[in-house]
Amino acid sequence: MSTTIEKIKEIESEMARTQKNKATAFHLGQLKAKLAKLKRELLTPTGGGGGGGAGFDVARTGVASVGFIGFPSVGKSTLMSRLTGQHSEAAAYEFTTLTTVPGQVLYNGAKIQILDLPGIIEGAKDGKGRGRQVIAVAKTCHLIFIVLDVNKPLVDKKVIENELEGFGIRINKQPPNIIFKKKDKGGIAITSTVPLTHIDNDEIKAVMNEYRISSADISIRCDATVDDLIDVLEARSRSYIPVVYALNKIDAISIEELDLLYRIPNAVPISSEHGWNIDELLESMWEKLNLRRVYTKPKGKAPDYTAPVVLRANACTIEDFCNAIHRTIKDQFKQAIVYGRSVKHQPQRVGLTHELADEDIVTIIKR
Ligand SMILES: Nc1nc2c(ncn2[C@@H]2O[C@H](COP(=O)(O)OP(=O)(O)OP(=O)(O)O)[C@@H](O)[C@H]2O)c(=O)[nH]1
Ligand SMILES: [K+]
Ligand SMILES: [Mg+2]
Repeated sequence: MSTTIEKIKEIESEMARTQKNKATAFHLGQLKAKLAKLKRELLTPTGGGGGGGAGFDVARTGVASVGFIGFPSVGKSTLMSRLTGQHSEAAAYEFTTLTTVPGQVLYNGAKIQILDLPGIIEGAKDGKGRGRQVIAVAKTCHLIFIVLDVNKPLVDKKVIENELEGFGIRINKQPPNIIFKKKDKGGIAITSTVPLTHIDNDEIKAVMNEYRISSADISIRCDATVDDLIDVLEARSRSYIPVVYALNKIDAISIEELDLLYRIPNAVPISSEHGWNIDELLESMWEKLNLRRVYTKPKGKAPDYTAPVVLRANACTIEDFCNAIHRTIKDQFKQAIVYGRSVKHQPQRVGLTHELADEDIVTIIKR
């Protein structure tokens, strides 16, 4: 009986051998679905499997958390100390950091938790080193800094992305726009609102077959790939997380080399050791976290700009705002008066479900 990892390797090599064409589409679709199921098996902790963040997870504080992922000795801990003032041991030998080291940065009035993590190596997602525990922690963060050494950034970038991808993390990506509805009968009905250039009905049917789904409505609203379809079926084990590439150690390269680095999307060249360009890194962090600062205005008084209530974009209603201040406020809530970008009229009266924008000003009227 071969292990899950061996089965994965077998399927991967069969896929590599199989040319993609009309005749093999069904078979390839089936293989991809098989692969996704095996990978899920690998990631689901069974007993002492250690697939979760066991031993590596820490208490979460602040409104959002940022995890550091990178090869050993790229300068993650040096960056941690630089950003937060929280000392994390840094040294010239690999695997200096052995567990999660939490710290905090206050930015635009928001408390943001920073998690320095041990280095990972190629094969981490398959259980090499303690990579799986490390990536499991990153999977629960709101943002990942992929820290790269500028001396070999592109090769490392590919490897790290591959590790995260293999663990169900989708970076700088939205969930595929596919509406999937399982049904009791009626067969597989596929509709699409755009021309599909990467996938055909045979492949879709092969995937459904592999997942033993005989009836479903599948509405595809983007030029999806087989992998996108599988991501939708495996939605529970997928995390869509923004990434910033921190290209560290720019003090060790020339200006010409630095120019090239600026062409990498979502990348910020820095020197942790010298504190160079850390402001730009923090700005990128803020932008990617997509947080919303909401200022409270007591009735008849000026807004309090010193201490915003900071909300995440997926939980930014008036109700979330109330809950962030105190659990009982919602019970006495009558209405809210809002100034800012989330409303048409300045001010406007709104209810609990209204979604707030960054820098809105809110007065809560109680019953
Ligand atoms: N030249 C240069 N060296 C740096 C910079 N940042 C870190 N280093 C050096 O790189 C080495 C590794 O730094 P660490 O911060 O321990 O790296 P790490 O990624 O946390 O390493 P692990 O915890 O072992 O995975 C140390 O010798 C640092 O002094 C930088 O911006 N420039
Ligand atoms: K190190
Ligand atoms: Mg470290």
